[in-house]
Formats: sequence, C-alpha cells, structure tokens
Amino acid sequence: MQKTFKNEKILFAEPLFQCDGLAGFTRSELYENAIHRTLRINQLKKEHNWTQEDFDIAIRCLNYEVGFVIHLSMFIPAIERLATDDQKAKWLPLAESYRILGTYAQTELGHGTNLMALETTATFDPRTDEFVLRTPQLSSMKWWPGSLGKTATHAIVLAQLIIGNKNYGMNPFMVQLRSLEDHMPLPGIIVGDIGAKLGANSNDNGFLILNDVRIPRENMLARNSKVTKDGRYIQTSTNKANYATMVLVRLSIIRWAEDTIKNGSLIAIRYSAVRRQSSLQAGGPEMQVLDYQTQQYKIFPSLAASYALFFTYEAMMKEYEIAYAQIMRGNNQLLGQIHGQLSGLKAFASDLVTYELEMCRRSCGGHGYLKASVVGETLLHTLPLVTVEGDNTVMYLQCARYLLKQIAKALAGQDVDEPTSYLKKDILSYTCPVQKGEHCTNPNYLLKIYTQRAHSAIASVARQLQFDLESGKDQSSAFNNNLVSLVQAAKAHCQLCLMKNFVESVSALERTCSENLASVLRQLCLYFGLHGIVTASGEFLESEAIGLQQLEWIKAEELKSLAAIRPNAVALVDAFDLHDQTVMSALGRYDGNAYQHLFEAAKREPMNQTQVPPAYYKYLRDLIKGQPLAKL
Ligand SMILES: CCCCC/C=C/C(=O)SCCNC(=O)CCNC(=O)[C@H](O)C(C)(C)COP(=O)(O)OP(=O)(O)OC[C@H]1O[C@@H](n2cnc3c(N)ncnc32)[C@H](O)[C@@H]1OP(=O)(O)O
Ligand SMILES: Cc1cc2nc3c(=O)[nH]c(=O)nc-3n(C[C@H](O)[C@H](O)[C@H](O)COP(=O)(O)OP(=O)(O)OC[C@H]3O[C@@H](n4cnc5c(N)ncnc54)[C@H](O)[C@@H]3O)c2cc1C
Repeated sequence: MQKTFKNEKILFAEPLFQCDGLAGFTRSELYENAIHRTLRINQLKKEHNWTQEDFDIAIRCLNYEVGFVIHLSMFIPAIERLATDDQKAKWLPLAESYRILGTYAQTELGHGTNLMALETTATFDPRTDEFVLRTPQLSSMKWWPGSLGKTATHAIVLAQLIIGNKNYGMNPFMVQLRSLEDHMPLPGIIVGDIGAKLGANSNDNGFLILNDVRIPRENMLARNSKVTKDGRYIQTSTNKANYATMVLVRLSIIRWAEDTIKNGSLIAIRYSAVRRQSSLQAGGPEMQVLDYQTQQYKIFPSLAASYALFFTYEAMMKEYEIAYAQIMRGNNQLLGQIHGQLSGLKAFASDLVTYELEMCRRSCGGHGYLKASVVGETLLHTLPLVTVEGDNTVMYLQCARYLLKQIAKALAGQDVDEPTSYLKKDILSYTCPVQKGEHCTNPNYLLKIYTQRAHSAIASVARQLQFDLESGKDQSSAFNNNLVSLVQAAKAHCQLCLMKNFVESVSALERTCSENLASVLRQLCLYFGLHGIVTASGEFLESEAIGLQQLEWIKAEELKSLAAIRPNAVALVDAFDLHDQTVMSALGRYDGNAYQHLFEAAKREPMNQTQVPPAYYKYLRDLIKGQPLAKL
C-alpha cells in the first residue's frame, strides 16, 4: 500500500524524528522543530543519495509535520508552472537550494474562494518599468498563506494586474518579503503569524500587508501572460493556466487524505483487536471489541476508504500527468477535465476521511480522547483539507459545472471526456441489474448501480436548471436554487469514480497477485460498494437504480461482508507497512501493547515530572490544612 520506505531505519534512528516528544511543545518549539526536521531530512538525502521520491516519502512518514510545507508543495511547483524558462532559471535554483524560502500568497482576509474579487493590486508603472503592489484596505491583506508569518523570504503574490485604468485580472508576482541578510521585513512589508490554529501549529500561517512595494517588471511570472515595457498586456495562454498550481495541490490532498485515513483505520483496528470489553454470553470471557458487529460497522468503512483512496490517487496521478504534460506544451484541452475531476475528488476525499476519522476516534472509547492515541490529533490535522485549496462546497460546484457541460455535450451527440463517458448512455437504458445472491456480491454489478445513480443525479439537476431557466429565472437565481442538487450530483460522480477505480484496480491486480490476496481485495471492494449504497440509499432509490427489495438484499450482504472482512482486518492495516513512529499512536503500535504504551506516554507527561504540583503550594496546602486563604 505504501511504497515501503527503505530508509525508515535511518530516519527513525534519530531522536529528532521520534514523535513521542512533541507533546507539550509550545508553538515556537513546534515551529523550530519542524524546520529542523526538514533541514535534517535534506542532509540525510545528501548523505544517503536519496531520490526526491525518498525525500517526499520521508515527509509523508512524518505526517507532513515538517517545515516549509508550502515552499515545497506550492512555491516551487508554482514557479515550475507559472514562470517562463528564463524566470525558472533564475528562481528555481534559489528555491531548491533553500537560498530563498517561499509561500503562495493568494487568500486574503476578505476573500479566499472568490479569486475574481481579490483586492491586492499590482499596478504597472511604465516610468520605472515596475509593478507597485498594494493591499488597499484591511480586508485586502493576505491572510493564511503557510510559512508567510515568520519564514518566507519571498512570496508568489496573486494580485489584480492594473495597467492604466484597466484591470487584467489575477496574475502571479514574485515579491521579496524579507532581507536575505537579517531576515527583517523589507520596506512597505508588514508580516506576521495569524495565531494559533486547531492543529498544524508548527506552520506559521501568516498575514501580509503591502504598502506600495515596488518590484521589477520581470517579477511577474509570465508563462501565461506578460506585460511589455510599453505597458501592453499579452496573454499567451488561458488565464486559467494560472490556476494550475491549485490543481496539483488538490491532487496531493487526495493522497494526504489517503495517508490520514490509513493512520486512523490502523489505530482503530489494531486497538479494537487488543481491547477486550464485556461479553455476549453471561459469564463468558470478555470479547475483543473488534468482534462486535457494531464496532466493525464503525471502522471497516475507514479500512475500505484507505484502499479506495489509494487506488483513486494512483489513477488520478496518471490522469494528471497526461493532462499536465499537454498543458505544459500549450495544449489546454484536458484542463477543464482535470480541474473538474480534481475539484470534486479533493472535496469528496477530504469529506470522507474527516467523517471516518471521527468514527475511528469514537471506536477507541475514552482512550480515543487522549492525545497519546493520536487519532484525535490526526483528525485535527486533517480538518483543514475540507477548506484548503478550495472550500469543498465550492469545489463540488466546480465539478458539477464540469458535469453539466459534459451532459450537454452528450445530449447533443458530441464526444465527452472519458471520466463522463457514462453520460452518453440513454438514461432510460439502465435496468435494475441487482438480483439476490450473485448480483449483490459482484462489484461489477454494483458499479452499474453507481453509474445509474450518478447519471440520474446529473440529468435530474440539468433538467431542473433548464426548467427554471425556461420558466423565466435568470441564470444566477436558477443556479442558486439548485446548488444543493448540484453538489449532490458532483458527490454521486465522485463516489462512482472511487468505486470504478477500486473495481478496475482490483481487477488488474487479480491478474498478477495470489488468489488469496485477490479474494481479500475483492471482498473489501465489494464491502466498499455495498456500504456506499447503504449510506446514500435515498439517492440510489431516487435514481431508481435499485428498489426497496434490492436495498434489503444489499443491506444484508453488507452486514455479511463485515464478518468476511474481520479475519483479515488486522492484516489489511499491517499491509500499509507504516512504521510505529509514523503512526505515533500508543493504541496502534505493531506490538499491540496499548496499555503499556499509554502508561509510558502518561509518565512522559510534563505535569508528572514533579510529584507535588506548584498549585499545591499556591492554593491547596492552606485549603487542605484549614488555614485562611490569602486574598486571591
Ligand atoms: C499540501 C497542501 C497544502 C495546503 C495549503 C493550502 C493552500 C491554499 O489553500 S492556496 C489557496 C487555494 N484557494 C483556492 O482554491 C480558491 C478557490 N477558488 C477558485 O479556484 C476559483 O475562484 C473558482 C474555481 C471557485 C472560480 O473560478 P473563477 O475564475 O472565479 O470563475 P469560474 O468558476 O467562472 O471559472 C471560469 C473558468 O475557469 C475554469 N477554472 C476554474 N478554476 C480552474 C482551475 N484551477 N484550473 C483550470 N480551470 C479552472 C472553470 O472551469 C471555468 O471554465 P469554463 O467553464 O470553461 O469557463
Ligand atoms: C490550514 C490552512 C492553510 C492555508 N494555506 C493557504 C496558503 O498557503 N495560501 C493561500 O493562498 N491560502 C491558504 N489558505 C486559505 C484557503 O485557501 C481558504 O481558506 C479557502 O480557499 C476557503 O476560502 P475562504 O476561507 O474565503 O472561505 P469562504 O469562501 O469564505 O467560505 C465560507 C463559506 O461560504 C461558502 N461559499 C463561499 N463561496 C461560495 C459559493 N460560490 N457558492 C456556495 N457557497 C459558497 C463556503 O462553502 C463556506 O461554507 C489556507 C487555509 C487553511 C485553513
């Protein structure tokens, strides 16, 4: 499941990467520790000739709890996608050698989603051949960019390009923020950290005010558009190509989601295998809680989601690489497809894992509320994924917008993209394929149900929109009246994508792996399909993909699937091949000694370093001795 990191032993031999000690760190200590880690991994990469992939896997092994995440995941990729060859030649060596440290400064205090309304301006001054950058009012200040607060020396600032009195829309500008001599902010630059967050507090997400900061004209990243010396704006590619970095990050968020749900399901399943509580027979031995049907019902979805997201990430990485190669050759034909697909799948993956991680946490009982279980921390670290790189609702709507265009093409008899080829079918040609027995236990049949449900949801909202428009509603009112259905249609398409990738990946693996492994993966894929139908049964019924009788059969098969997965559940999470130091959980250690590790963690608690707490001498001693308390 995870490319085994042959360098794990090297990484985790160093105390710096042993995560137990992070508890009790202040924000400054977390921040410093994260930077130290990234630089040490960089040294290890050089000392051991690691590849860039090894470097990336090392960071994943540390659950991205490292410094310069945005420098690595956005600043450098943005230069690669938005800069001309000459600009790449200048900026990439500096960024890759950490001579400059960057961030991607797009979101403002007043706007994050609506890029057209960003208020930061870059006004061309032909007299000096410069751009003047300003954040004109409080709501304009950049707010949220990672590493902006205390680390970044440079930022790719997304700003409205103004030439004369004309606004040419959002464009990217390389802006130096801090001196490379003493790290002090440069004139006109006000930066700082935006304050503590629910999680990821090693990251100095920051704010940036720009007071008439001047940069040379060549600092506008000009792969897709440029300004000539005499002030002419020349667009060389669709300005949507300037959004390319976000598409890449949305892809990496699918893998981030996969990584977090693997951690969560591993902790929940390993702990549920060692935890014994109560018994179903009076006086009988206490049961492993993993044997309770309800416990399986709670945590096997996260196990199935781990594999589903692994297969979807692999499939989308291939799709992205094809699209990106074409886009970098100036062919934007696949831009809309990759944007529509990754917008929806980033939203669906992050929604799925944040829900299932909470179920994993709940399944650990009281110990799931301890930081030492890490499952709660994992959830806190995952929560931003539903917002970063595009709020999920907005991302679903982008996906829905793509699906509407595709079904319009299909209905007009035109070609459609491969991911939406099912829309070419006649919506009335589906039949309810599911009969008892064979049909409910064959993922390929379930795939037909998912296809009909998605097609039906998209066709239905397209019809409703058309009806609203024909009944006189204007475009925006018609859209706003159907946003919920548009999101629902996007989710249906994304869930179909996950199921399709799961079925096709297992089918491909069957040709090369053992029958034992194939049957386990088929079982998990079947369970993923059955569970997905049960949890959205209303939509499946509404689409007439199934009737009540089929739903009854499917629910019965789902519960039977739980028992079928149980014998392999621990092996399926062991197959993630995650080092104990990656999972970091006292409940999820490979040796299963959860209670011992919990107690070890408690003993490391800073409050336990003294027997008598300082508060005793301040408040409790006189109280307990019945002495009058001094005025507090
Ligand atoms: C490792 C993880 C670290 C995470 C750290 C976090 C970083 C961040 O969060 S960075 C900031 C992320 N911010 C966003 O994602 C902003 C979200 N908002 C948008 O992307 C856009 O405002 C929008 C897509 C919601 C709306 O775009 P807009 O241009 O305002 O208008 P339209 O919806 O009409 O789109 C027009 C046209 O452009 C196409 N398009 C939109 N986005 C993209 C894209 N990323 N790539 C390619 N094409 C895109 C859209 O499909 C429309 O096309 P047509 O229908 O053909 O006109
Ligand atoms: C941990 C973290 C790290 C970040 N790092 C960066 C970074 O490095 N660089 C950067 O530039 N940004 C960064 N961001 C900002 C992030 O990209 C934005 O927060 C995100 O794009 C959402 O925008 P917003 O905050 O304005 O939310 P809003 O858009 O204000 O969302 C508020 C509500 O309005 C709804 N809404 C908004 N628009 C619509 C619409 N058109 N239709 C229907 N509903 C709508 C949303 O669904 C949501 O429920 C980061 C954010 C976080 C939390």
